[in-house]
Amino acid sequence: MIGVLGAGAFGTALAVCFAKAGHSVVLWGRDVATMARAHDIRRLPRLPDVMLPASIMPTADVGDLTRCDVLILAVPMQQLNTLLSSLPLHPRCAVAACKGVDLSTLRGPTEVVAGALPDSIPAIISGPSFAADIARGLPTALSLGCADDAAGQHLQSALSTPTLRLYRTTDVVGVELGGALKNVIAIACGAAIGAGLGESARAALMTRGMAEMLRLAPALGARPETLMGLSGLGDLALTCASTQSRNFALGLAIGGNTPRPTATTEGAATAEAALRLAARHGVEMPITEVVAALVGGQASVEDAVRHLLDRDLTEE
Ligand SMILES: NC(=O)C1=CN([C@@H]2O[C@H](COP(=O)(O)OP(=O)(O)OC[C@H]3O[C@@H](n4cnc5c(N)ncnc54)[C@H](OP(=O)(O)O)[C@@H]3O)[C@@H](O)[C@H]2O)C=CC1
Ligand SMILES: O=C(CO)COP(=O)(O)O
Repeated sequence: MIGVLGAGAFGTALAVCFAKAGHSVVLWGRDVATMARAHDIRRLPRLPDVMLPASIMPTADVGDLTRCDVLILAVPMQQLNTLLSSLPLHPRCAVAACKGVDLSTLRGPTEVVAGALPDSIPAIISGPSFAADIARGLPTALSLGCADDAAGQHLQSALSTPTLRLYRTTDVVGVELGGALKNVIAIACGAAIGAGLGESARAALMTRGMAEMLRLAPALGARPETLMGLSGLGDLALTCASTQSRNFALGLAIGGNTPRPTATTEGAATAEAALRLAARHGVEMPITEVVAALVGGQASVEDAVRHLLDRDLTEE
């Protein structure tokens, strides 16, 4: 039985995908009234167009998860540690589905999981996938990172479905950072498009953003080829080019000077965390710097453009 913690858009989508593939799924959300209502109306507010199959059990009682040997953790990254430290659970495997870096510790999702659930095998899934696409059963491919390759093989076959194809790697850090850092670049691309800077500027930001990802992630132990896979390049391509992305939408609002959306946007905190990691490892990340300044309101788009274009000319 699979347990999903977090009944937001992604947790709900994954639960629906697993249920359609024949699994029994316990879907846990923190709000008692919302989960009780989901029991009756078979819908959840963050993915309102999607019906919950009968094999999903929506619940707000953590005790219902004790029978699950695999837990999927689908809450925003900055909430993961708080959530896990209050959980009396010991699943065999705990698979994070969050994209980010914990700001207070600069740890990635699996390190947070390992700290809070020391008896569980930590893993991460990440890659190009909008929740709505997964829930509708559209074809999707994701990276599954697990340092324990035997457990990774088990998870790969347990969690792949006829529409969700998982590719396995032991490069957990690469999978985590690919998914986290692409959100920062998506904000930059959104800001460029929102400010009317054009498609060429977007392509430049995506490419030079990828260069930043390829500098920071290997400094932290990732393999460059992981960053060139689903959880790096693949997700960068999706998120930087679609208004469905909440990170891109935040950038659009910043660039277009319109009200900022309130939805979950992992890239804002990740920009800050990435800069701290970059400083620690002596890595240059100029696009990430301007994104942090734009999000924090310390720079305008004009300042950001000037900052990026005035840098010393260099080799590619
Ligand atoms: N949406 C997508 O297309 C994709 C999302 N992801 C990743 O999945 C993660 C979750 O995002 P997503 O589901 O989209 O976000 P949503 O904003 O849709 O949902 C977040 C959910 O987390 C719950 N939550 C927040 N804090 C806590 C907490 N402390 N304890 C328990 N539950 C909590 C919220 O509960 P409440 O409703 O009560 O506030 C909400 O149900 C992110 O890291 C995101 O990057 C990855 C791939 C695709
Ligand atoms: O990570 C995602 C797609 O892979 C979802 O992107 P947003 O969080 O920007 O909506």
